[in-house]
Amino acid sequence: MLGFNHAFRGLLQMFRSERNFKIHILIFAFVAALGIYFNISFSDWTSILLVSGLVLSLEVINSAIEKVCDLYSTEKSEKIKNIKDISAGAVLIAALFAVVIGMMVFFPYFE
Ligand SMILES: Nc1ncnc2c1ncn2[C@@H]1O[C@H](COP(=O)(O)OP(=O)(O)OP(=O)(O)O)[C@@H](O)[C@H]1O
Repeated sequence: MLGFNHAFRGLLQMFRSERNFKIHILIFAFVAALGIYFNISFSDWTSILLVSGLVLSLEVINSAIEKVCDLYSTEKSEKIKNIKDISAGAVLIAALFAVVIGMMVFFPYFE
């Protein structure tokens, strides 16, 4: 159970200090509220929860990579820029897929 404690502490730290993580949590809360409002199907919930979990966990990994970079050096560096940009790219890919899946799921409910 101690492992969970550390993990929850990490998430709390993410919530307190990472603006993007808070924004993604807010978007997830809004999408979940829409899902409840439209009473979306079980398979629609599966798609939404899977892609939301992917975006949120990649956001956490991205922040961890940024912190490792900053630990190594906070000086301006082309290599650190590349690492951070690539890591942010992973979040962007998941977020773009999340938008597409969100539209596919909710489009029929708006018709
Ligand atoms: N040491 C550095 N040298 C050069 N460029 C950097 C450096 N640190 C950050 N950057 C640039 O600034 C961007 C944002 O990095 P930062 O560590 O501030 O993350 P952030 O504010 O949490 O943003 P995000 O979560 O959107 O990546 C990086 O993607 C990179 O392009």
